[in-house]
Amino acid sequence: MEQFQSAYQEEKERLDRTLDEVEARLRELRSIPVYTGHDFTEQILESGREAQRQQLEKSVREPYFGRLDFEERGKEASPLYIGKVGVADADGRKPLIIDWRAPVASLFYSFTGGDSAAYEAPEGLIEGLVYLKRNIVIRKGILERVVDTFNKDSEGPAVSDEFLVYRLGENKDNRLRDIVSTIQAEQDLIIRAAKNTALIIQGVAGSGKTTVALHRLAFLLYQYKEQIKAERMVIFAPNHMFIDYISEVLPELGVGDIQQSTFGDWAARVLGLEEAPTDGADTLTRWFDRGEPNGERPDDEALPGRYKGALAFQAVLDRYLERIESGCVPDGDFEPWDGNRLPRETILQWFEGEYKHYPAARRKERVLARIHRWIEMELKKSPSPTALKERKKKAQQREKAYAKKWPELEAAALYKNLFLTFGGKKGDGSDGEIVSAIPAGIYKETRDYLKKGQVKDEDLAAMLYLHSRIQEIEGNLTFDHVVIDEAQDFSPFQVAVLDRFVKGHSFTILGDLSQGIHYYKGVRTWEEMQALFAPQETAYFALTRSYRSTMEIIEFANEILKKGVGTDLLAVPVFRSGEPVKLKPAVGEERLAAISEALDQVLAGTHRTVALLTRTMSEAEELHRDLMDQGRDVHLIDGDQRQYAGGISVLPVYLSKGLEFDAVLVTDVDRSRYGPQDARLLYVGCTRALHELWLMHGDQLPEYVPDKVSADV
Ligand SMILES: Nc1ncnc2c1ncn2[C@@H]1O[C@H](COP(=O)(O)OP(=O)(O)OP(=O)(O)O)[C@@H](O)[C@H]1O
Repeated sequence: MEQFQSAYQEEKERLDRTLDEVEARLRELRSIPVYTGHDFTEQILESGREAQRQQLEKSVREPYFGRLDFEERGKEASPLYIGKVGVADADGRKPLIIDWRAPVASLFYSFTGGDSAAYEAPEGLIEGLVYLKRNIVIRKGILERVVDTFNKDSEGPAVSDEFLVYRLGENKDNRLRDIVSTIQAEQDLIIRAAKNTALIIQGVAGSGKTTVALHRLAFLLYQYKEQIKAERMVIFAPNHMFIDYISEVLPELGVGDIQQSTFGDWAARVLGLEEAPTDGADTLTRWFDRGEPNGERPDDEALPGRYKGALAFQAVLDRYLERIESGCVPDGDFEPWDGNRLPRETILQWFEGEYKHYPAARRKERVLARIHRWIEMELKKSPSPTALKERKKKAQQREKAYAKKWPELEAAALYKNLFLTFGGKKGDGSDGEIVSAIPAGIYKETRDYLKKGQVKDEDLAAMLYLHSRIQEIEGNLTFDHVVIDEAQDFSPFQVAVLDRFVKGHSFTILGDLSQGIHYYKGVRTWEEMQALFAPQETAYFALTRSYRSTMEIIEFANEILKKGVGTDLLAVPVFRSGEPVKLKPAVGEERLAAISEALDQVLAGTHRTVALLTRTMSEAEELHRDLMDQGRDVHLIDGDQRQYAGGISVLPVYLSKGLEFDAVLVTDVDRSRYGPQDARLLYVGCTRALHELWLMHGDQLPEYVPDKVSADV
């Protein structure tokens, strides 16, 4: 106790000194009049001052969150204070506060006990001893908590989880938060991994994948500030509500301007489509909403999403493009007027020889422009003004007609052509042979909807591929780094296409195969993704510790994984105990009353966010109506939302992916609703809960749901 008080006192004094200094600096900066003139150099200086002002304002509220006493070999031990933003001391020589992304700060995260410690610095490996690792909670400039997670002089465990458990026990509001004060060693490795590597991360539910990806973006921007720009980084997320849910982490880490998009929105922008095709209601209903267990599992090959996401489809497109390109130059010489001709040989030589380094659309443009110039030169040789006039008129018509004979080198048109015209009747001649590599059912289905002018989400990778092959990828469309969240729902072809837009294979690809509920697309193994890159360009990490839920919830969800999904990728809980998982009958006429009662009990606690997860969308709508009729303030989430409001939400379980709630009630957990193929779906639902999980069930629990948890409530 005495030791604790002296630690508190020591930190309080240190905080007062730090705040005095930071405030003095802020006053000084504020005293400089804001520059509003037109001098460019002055403007740059002013924007630098403004950024500093904003950083210092943040520092005044929460200057740092950690302290590490480190003795570098051959030097004196000194306490390092680590914060979200670095601040230099008054003469600018020594850091008063160290940015969490600085090399030395990595020790704060990677140190897990032992007699020596080391970190990688630009000048090489720095070795030394750690004496103290201390977590410090400061809110609005007031010291609230001091917790030592390592003390060389004490007899406690090497590095304790006490502070982490305290943080995880807090209730959550409607936004994901940063975790700078408690990043774990296994997460830090990913955050600080080198830029030009395609990182593939398998992480169990709640292992911090989304959070780690966001911190990695902030790290990359700090570490490679000369090479990369925030506007050239993107995070692909599954839907708009999820983007809203994660939107505060980056600004909180002092990083703005990073693009956040769905793959569909981005693809639509690049391709110039009016709107982004998504997994339409028909797809979602087919897979999730039939109100009965998902029994349908055709062969992978027969699933359009799987086929169109495979590299085999890319190979078909390659052959198709080869054929299109070799058939670009129309048959016959070009005759601007009778008696004059430009031989096809010459045109071919331009298209396939001189301009061969350009993509096809550019080559076509160049060749046509050159033909135009050739016509102008030829016209100059006209013997009389009358002849010139006549020739000019003829040439104009014929030039236009000739250009029309070229294929339209535009992605949407080319894609349509592949299914509607190319190869004539399927299977005819050598073009038909290319087309016949596409499974007949998929070919027909696609042909039918393309005819009606529709495009589906599953076609986007192919269309983007065609686009990137025939058109130049404009500089402003390339990325310095790409994050793909929920990557188990991405196809290898989607990633291969993205790779064409990314410099140096700089990817962070995160997902959880156990949460692959979009069976009709996505990957079955991470090797499918790894195979896209050379071994030295990619690295694989597995996150097995789960930080979101209590031990009780994780153990329960692990049972579902073991029995229902048959995987050994089980989650390891942090030692945080809570309420037992509750199993409550809610069926027939009693159903609504039982759900209401459970909800009342949950709300009697301190939870801020609660979700009721139904099996289908229509059930969510119905339950939402019923609860509204009871006068409750509940929000329905139906997939079209752009914002996540928090509070009490009702949603079908398949829309809950990526989100988390203090308490979760899953309704209608019954063998007739959750079949053997739906274990993943139920797993996703259960792992959304931080502190409390209730399963409202029918007469027969699915065989993979443990029934031996405390049911008395
Ligand atoms: N090191 C950490 N310290 C504190 N909290 C953490 C840490 N890592 C993760 N968390 C918390 O765990 C929760 C889960 O994180 P996140 O949503 O990033 O996980 P995920 O792996 O993307 O989950 P899922 O796949 O289930 O959607 C969040 O509340 C996050 O703040």
